[in-house]
Amino acid sequence: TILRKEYVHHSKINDLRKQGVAMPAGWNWITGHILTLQKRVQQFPPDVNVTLVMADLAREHSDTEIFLIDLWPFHLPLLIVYEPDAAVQMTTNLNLPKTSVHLTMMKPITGGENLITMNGQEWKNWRSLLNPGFSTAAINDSIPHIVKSAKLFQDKLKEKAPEGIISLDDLATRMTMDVIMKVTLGADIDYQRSDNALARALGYITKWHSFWDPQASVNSAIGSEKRSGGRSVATLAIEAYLAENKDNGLPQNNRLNKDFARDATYQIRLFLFAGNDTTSSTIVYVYHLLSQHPEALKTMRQEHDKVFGTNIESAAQLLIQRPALLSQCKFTIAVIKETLRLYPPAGTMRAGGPGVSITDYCGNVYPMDYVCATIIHQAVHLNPRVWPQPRKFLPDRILVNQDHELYPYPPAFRPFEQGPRNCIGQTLVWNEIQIALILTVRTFDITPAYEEWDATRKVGLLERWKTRIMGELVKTVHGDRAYQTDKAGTHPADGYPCRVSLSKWRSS
Ligand code: HEM
Repeated sequence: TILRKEYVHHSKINDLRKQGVAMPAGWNWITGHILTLQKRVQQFPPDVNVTLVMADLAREHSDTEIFLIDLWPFHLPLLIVYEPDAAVQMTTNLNLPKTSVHLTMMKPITGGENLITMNGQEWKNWRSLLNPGFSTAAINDSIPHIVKSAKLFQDKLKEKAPEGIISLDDLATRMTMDVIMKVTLGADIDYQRSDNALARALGYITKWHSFWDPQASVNSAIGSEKRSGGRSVATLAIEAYLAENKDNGLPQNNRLNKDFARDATYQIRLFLFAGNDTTSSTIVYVYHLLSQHPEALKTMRQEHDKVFGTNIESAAQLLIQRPALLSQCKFTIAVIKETLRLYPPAGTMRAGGPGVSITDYCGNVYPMDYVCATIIHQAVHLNPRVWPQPRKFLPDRILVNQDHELYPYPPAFRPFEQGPRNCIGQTLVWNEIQIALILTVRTFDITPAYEEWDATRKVGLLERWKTRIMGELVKTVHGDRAYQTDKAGTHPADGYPCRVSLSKWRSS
């Protein structure tokens, strides 16, 4: 029956091919595009994020900006989409459901169905229960905690600077873990100064779990932590649940409905995962881009002086007293947005169904009866039809008026996705990244140290053999050594080895 299944599958793909659906050259009846993709992957570093390979393939399909890739039996047949308006059809107009692959991929991390994987009414109910925890008001209440964690991040950078090459990714991820644990569970884990079993477990899982690896299946466990102060996402969700079920005879005290309590842990595990690596990678990439663009670094420092005063030490207190000052940091926001354009850490995949189709900018129709579709942010964000000078870091794009040629086409900028299933954590992300930058950008100079790191790194026996047989491993993507890896949240390669020194920035 496996042969029959294979025949039926490939017949369907062949039908789509005959209908004119674009696909990479090299498709065949037995292996689909597996060998084509395999050949491509070999031109990239071994730990590259597959989305970068897809983005590269995408450049060959600029006449449609949508193409089909057939990786059966490893993956559902997939339309790769980097056409901004087709992305809007998928996420906003049709709001296509999530696929069954989502649960398979997320279960090792979350334990069960969660906001990312759910559909229909179930998703709606949970989203409305969880929205209050991520509202502007709730996140504003968390600002003192975010400031505290960002100050520790500052201390850690100072402490580590004399040690030589350090991993910025590790320090930033510890900070974001402290923040997400506080915001979701109300727990003070102090992960920047001490070990924590849950944080460590999550780190292991995300290290070994790849969203493109169909075999990935690791188990995780949620521990209990000491809690203090604040009303966490968990508390607010439970309150919302009790309020909603007031008249349903459900217990109104500590004895919560058992199913609800179990399902809530899946959601919380999702937050610990979704809210951690994505945010820390973005912080590291901001520093990476600033290290290559000293003029942008200078403008950002000047902006922080202007908004928070030239006494760097007083910024933390001011942030707590007047969080609204964050919105005055227009250039800082522009740099973060431009970073998220060039290094987007996520994406979306949606299911098709009977009668479902999307249309590209030339009017070609893609039936989705049999295939699902994924929006590759790395490709949409570099789409040369809608982004002038797409590979250039130009924060001004975000600041120019609508009639300027650099002004972004809104559907083409989608790091948090768009439509009802967009990211719930955006307010937290903006506060956290800005605060981390405001408390560190004027104090430190951070420069990547890949060359030094590569030269001094111990090479294992296995790697030496591999190099002997296959030649020198590819280490960059489009010249970038800090390419996005397949470690969840697209962490920068090798944890971003860098040197940190105290900045000579003297306020003007
Ligand atoms: C730079 C940081 C982040 C980026 C770029 C980002 C991006 C995204 C994207 C693209 C989606 C859509 C995923 C899909 O359709 O499968 C998403 C959804 C989601 N994100 Fe984030 N995210 C970030 C941080 C966070 C944080 C801090 C949290 C909070 C804990 C969070 C929680 C979620 C959740 C729960 C969803 C599912 C929403 C739903 O379907 O209703 N994310 N995010």
